[in-house]
Amino acid sequence: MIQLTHARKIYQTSTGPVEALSDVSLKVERGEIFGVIGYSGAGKSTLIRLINLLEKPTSGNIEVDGRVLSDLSEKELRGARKQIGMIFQHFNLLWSRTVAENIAFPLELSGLSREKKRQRVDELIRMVGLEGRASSYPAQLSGGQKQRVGIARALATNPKVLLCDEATSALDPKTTDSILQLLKEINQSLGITIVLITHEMHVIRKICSRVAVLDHGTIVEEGRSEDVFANPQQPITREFVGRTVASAKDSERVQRFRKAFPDGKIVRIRFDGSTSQESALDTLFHDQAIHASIIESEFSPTEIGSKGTLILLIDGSEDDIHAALQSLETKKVKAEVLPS
Ligand SMILES: Nc1ncnc2c1ncn2[C@@H]1O[C@H](COP(=O)(O)OP(=O)(O)OP(=O)(O)O)[C@@H](O)[C@H]1O
Repeated sequence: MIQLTHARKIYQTSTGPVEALSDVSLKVERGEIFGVIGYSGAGKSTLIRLINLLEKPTSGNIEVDGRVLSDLSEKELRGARKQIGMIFQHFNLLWSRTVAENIAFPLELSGLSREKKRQRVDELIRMVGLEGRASSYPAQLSGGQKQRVGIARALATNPKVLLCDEATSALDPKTTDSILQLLKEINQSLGITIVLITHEMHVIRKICSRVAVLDHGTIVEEGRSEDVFANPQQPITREFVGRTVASAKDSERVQRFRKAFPDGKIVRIRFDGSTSQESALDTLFHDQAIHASIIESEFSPTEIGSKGTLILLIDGSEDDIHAALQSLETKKVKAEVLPS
């Protein structure tokens, strides 16, 4: 469905050439969900811009749905782009338009009758689970609902490919899962090919059948997601996999705490060795408006002081807890409320 052959992209800038992609060859099969993972600056957005035909490679070939990009005229390119839908990290919705108007936007030049457009929008609203929200404005929606509008809009013209550019990076873990689930359902029901770029391995693991790891403009590892996850070959891939395992363990722990302490906020405080624990904890434990107790602590000595984490259960009103955590910040102590 999508094939890149020795694709290279060099941007000319005032400070000299920047090689965003060095030599990328990759093949995405029709109907699969393919993930590209990489750190910021690895070249992910450039890769996406080559696939959606917004950018031409400096050398090499891009083929989408049997058409070689360099063979197409400008007019043919515009037509080919319609076969590709795209969703973004920050949704890119029109804020002054309703949900239905946002979804109808790509249909404006389609030549469909008003009635046919309305039917199509209704169908898309049902498909993404936004029944009853057609007249809402984006500002009235949660992040997950905004991304659902983005997905419906991207699918409006029946594209063959859906490109997802860090589509869940602005969402909390629960909402991320529900959006990934929706993408999976859409992939299965419509047979649409999905290419997803992300810096989060759990996103890949959740829905991608295959993954490519991009580093400094080169694909350093590629394979079935489960194989790459189970047996990462490159140090950078191990880093991505390691972070996922750590965060899964983290969330299991939080769930355990939550079960044992259903009331109050669970707060993690990190000490980097350079700040005084006594002074920070004094602030919390002598704050009359809240009640703090220690659930777990883990410290190790360093050259400059003791470094580690403290998990606390804090009872009190939302405002009082917020004020207490703010006063910690003035002491340069990092505190975060763990998700419930
Ligand atoms: N239009 C441009 N002009 C000049 N340099 C660019 C341009 N777009 C990207 N680059 C450079 O190319 C390299 C790859 O950037 P790209 O945005 O593709 O990476 P990325 O993996 O998507 O990172 P991020 O997630 O931060 O956007 C970076 O060094 C970037 O500064």
